[in-house]
Amino acid sequence: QEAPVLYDAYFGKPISDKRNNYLAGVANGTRLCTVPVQPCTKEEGRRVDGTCTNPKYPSRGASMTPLPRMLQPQFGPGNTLRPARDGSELPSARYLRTSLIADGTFANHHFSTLSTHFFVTTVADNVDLLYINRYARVSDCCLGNTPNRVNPICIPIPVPGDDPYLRIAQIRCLNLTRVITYQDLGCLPNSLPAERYSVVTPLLDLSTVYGNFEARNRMIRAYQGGELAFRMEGNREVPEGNSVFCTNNRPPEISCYNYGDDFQGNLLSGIFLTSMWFFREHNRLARQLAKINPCWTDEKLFQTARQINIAQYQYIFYYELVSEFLGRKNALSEGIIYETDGYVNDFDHRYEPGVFREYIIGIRWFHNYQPGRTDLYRNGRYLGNRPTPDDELRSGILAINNTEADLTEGSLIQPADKFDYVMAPDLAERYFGDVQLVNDLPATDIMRGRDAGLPPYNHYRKICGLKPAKHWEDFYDTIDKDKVETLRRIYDDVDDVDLMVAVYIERLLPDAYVSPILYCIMTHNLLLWRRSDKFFFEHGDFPAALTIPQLNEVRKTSIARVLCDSGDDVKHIQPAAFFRRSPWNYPVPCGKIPGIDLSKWKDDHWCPKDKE
Ligand code: HEM
Repeated sequence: QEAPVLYDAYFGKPISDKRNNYLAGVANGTRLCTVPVQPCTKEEGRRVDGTCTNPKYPSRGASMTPLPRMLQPQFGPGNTLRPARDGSELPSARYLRTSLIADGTFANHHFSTLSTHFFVTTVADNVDLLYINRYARVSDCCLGNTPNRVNPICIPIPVPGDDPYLRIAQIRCLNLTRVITYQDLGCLPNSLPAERYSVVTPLLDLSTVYGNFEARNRMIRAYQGGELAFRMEGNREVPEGNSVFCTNNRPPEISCYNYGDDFQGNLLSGIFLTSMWFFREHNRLARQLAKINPCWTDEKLFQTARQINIAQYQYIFYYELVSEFLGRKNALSEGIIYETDGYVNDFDHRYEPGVFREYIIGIRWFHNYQPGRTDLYRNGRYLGNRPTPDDELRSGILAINNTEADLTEGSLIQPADKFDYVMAPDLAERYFGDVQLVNDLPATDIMRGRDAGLPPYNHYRKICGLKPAKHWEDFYDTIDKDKVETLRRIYDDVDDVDLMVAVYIERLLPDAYVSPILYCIMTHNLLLWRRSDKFFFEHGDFPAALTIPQLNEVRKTSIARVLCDSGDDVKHIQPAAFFRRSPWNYPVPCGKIPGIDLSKWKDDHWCPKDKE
């Protein structure tokens, strides 16, 4: 193997002598601030570490890639939070939240909870949430019930004295710390804008299952039959179970699964369920391929099973989920999805792989449709529910009392929460469960926009084809009058309004399930992913691409098929499983759900064992 070239993690260029000298003065500077890239080759497929996703920018797409931005950041002096136009502090995010978004639960008429499980798994696949460890258990940001203004990593949320819930407990401060930046690790000086550091590949590449680094990937492979290492837990095929991250497991829960990314993979029940399904899918695909191609090596089986698995995951995300959120017709006209039985060669080497900072903040809006309780069902009978935040970092529950199967059936029957201005109380008041007395997820979402230095809503209106507002009434085109009145009372200036506040309160588009500003942000990001990723499943212009017959097999599958094949004890399912059961979407036996015919991968030529 050729020696890797060291790229600067932040700047994305081969490291210069000057920069090398700078990093020599930083503790672990080379390890933390550079990305080693093996030279890209024409023949290869997608790498686990995300390098060469776009050979023009070989380090982009790797772990530690900075998140691109739709607009330049705006911070206060020294990368502090953006002040209001008059220089004062922006209004309390808790006050904004309780004034604009209520606590409660209404059922979504369309989507099932399965859709929330899948969606949140794509988040864990794209960015790390390691920064929550800065405040989830211990922090000094609210010592003495008072916001700490001295510690620069603290961004506590002040709670007004007349808060509708917290006045009774007299809580005046919500814990929160800033995300981890290149500056924190010493990779960048504070004179440059604070940029977030994430160790997860910012791609749709199932990194929760396969990992973000080759070394980690090697640890979780079986090196036999192309499989990922597995064991049987009762009759369930699962990864090894000795990861250390399940700090919320309670006896007798002992398993904590060795997913490729075992922090992200064990984070929430939606994530550890979905990761489990795609983990099993990998091994099922590898076994089927081995039957069809008995002479294939472990490596060939592994890489092909992984390629098919990621292809079906991307297909399901684009064609079954986000195109429904954006409206199918819209998604088609934007070039997010296509009606074709050919390739869609929209790879464009000018786009750098990554995930927009605005996307990863903006889609926090979907917290709104996340139920705060997760239902368990067995054979159509409701068994009860589990508070969703209590299952964070707690995948040990899956092995106990048939819980994986019961949660899986529950996800098909339970409605997601309605898209509205009402937030499930478990997320609105206690998102770390019993680990902290109180937290407010939409308030945190608003603060994360400020933490990221996102410019105000008005600036995004401009790039998203809406007129920037000069007067409060100018917001009426996207926000109801009563909510604009509330904004007017809380903010001093139309240019102070936070993007994330607008994402939460804009009206939904008539032909989509998202608001205009979120539609614009999601569209930008979904196009970026397609165009910057040479290996996107619909691309045909590289040697390792799927063939046209193979691609059209991938287009036959669905989340329903994945659950039938790799869910725990799924025998009947509604064909559009991200949607609730209904007369048009009635459960059918799994045998009736179409899937991928792997015979299209039969290979009469490639047989190295024969050659040996
Ligand atoms: C539809 C399902 C969900 C979606 C789309 C979603 C989306 C997101 C996104 C995009 C982030 C930001 C990630 C980052 O910047 O690193 C985030 C953070 C977070 N989410 Fe969710 N989420 C979902 C479900 C949940 C659930 C069930 C919980 C459980 C309480 C939860 C709790 C959190 C927490 C605690 C954070 C970090 C808060 C912080 O910034 O400090 N999310 N979520």
